[in-house]
Amino acid sequence: MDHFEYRDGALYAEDVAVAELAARFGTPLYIYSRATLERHFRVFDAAFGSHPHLVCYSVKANSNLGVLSALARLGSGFDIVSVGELERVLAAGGEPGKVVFSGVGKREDEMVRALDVGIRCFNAESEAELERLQAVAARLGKRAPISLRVNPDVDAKTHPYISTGLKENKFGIAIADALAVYSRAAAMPNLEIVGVDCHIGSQLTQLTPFTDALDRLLALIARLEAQGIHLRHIDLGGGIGIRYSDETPPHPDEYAAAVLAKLAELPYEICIEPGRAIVGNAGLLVTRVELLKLTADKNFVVVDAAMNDLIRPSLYSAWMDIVPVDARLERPRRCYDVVGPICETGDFLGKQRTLGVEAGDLLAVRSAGAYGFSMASNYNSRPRAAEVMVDGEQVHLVRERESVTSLFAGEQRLP
Ligand SMILES: Cc1ncc(COP(=O)(O)O)c(C=O)c1O
Ligand SMILES: N[C@@H](CCCC[NH3+])C(=O)O
Repeated sequence: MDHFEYRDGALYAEDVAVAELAARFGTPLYIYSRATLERHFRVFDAAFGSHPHLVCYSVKANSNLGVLSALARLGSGFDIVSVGELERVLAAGGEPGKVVFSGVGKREDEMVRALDVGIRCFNAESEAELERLQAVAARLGKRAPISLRVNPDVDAKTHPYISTGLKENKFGIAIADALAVYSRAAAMPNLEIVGVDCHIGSQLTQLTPFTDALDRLLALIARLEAQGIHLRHIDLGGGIGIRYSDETPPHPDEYAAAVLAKLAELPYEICIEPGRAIVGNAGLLVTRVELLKLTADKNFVVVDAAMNDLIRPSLYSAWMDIVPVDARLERPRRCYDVVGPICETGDFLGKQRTLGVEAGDLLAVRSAGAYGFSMASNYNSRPRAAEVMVDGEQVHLVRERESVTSLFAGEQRLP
């Protein structure tokens, strides 16, 4: 459920007409709903009830300061993968003590900054990383809190590009090697083992891969305990899917119930790192139809948003719903590919969509809150879109549209 609904045929974002926002801020435009965002966070937070837990929103899904600050106010933790994301979280008012740091290639300067501000945990993905972190922490006279990101080798049953928990993926430490690596970490004086972590993929629509992964983590934890290595938390990563068309992903309540059933009375705090499930359906991308191109073989709607604004359809062949902003307009309906102006055959937002549109009309791509703006680029020297957050009748411009000249601000002509 989201707060983007039709009222008398006109699409609204909470209490504001989408057409009004497009007129005021131009297109392409990302529109977020604060009510949806906050509701999604609260549903996750409430699902774990009184069991100790921390929801660490995965910043990569949407790192806008408006989004981060709204979540920080609700007490969210954050899953980051770079010092850039860390600085965003801090600027948004997030608590460093609720930050977990994932990623296979953390640089030394990133480790230094994270240790300085006192993050909650480094999710370490290799022995080489542990050695580097040990050296950095020793130099600073600190102890770095760590979890090992283990790779439980379960099939997440999602798109191969967004599946991360298989042996052949670059992520994590093979679960068969985890005991040995934990023992080595335990012997490093400037590391403090606090947990275990996994993340098996994104846009998961079934529960079983999560529960299979948890079973494997619990078996590992039992062996660690037997060796005198005690953990405080289990981080299950993110990955719960959303409904783009007819998917039926597990509800956070079902997910939490399945996790808590396995933990029974075990004392571990649960961390989760949802990104898409919190912000995906809290956002729309609005675009204007530039022109129609009708040919003998195919019809195209050429819009002013492109793969640089929203790359998911091009990159993963992801299907995202495209709807008219004004459903009252009477237009001839045709089957179209909805494409952008970029010079790539892969530049499309949707293929074979039956739409009634004319030049100048507005379309909205639904469920674009996650991995939309955060994956946007300036390809073809296109400025990135503006982002607005709607809150009831209020509208906050949470990021201005880039100016064309700002795109080459740091560049130099040769003498
Ligand atoms: C380590 C880690 N945690 C959390 C996430 C968030 O995933 P999702 O947006 O699917 O919940 C990702 C991205 O897949 C990730 O790589
Ligand atoms: N960017 C991907 C998800 C990958 C998540 C990163 N681990 C998507 O849009 O579906």
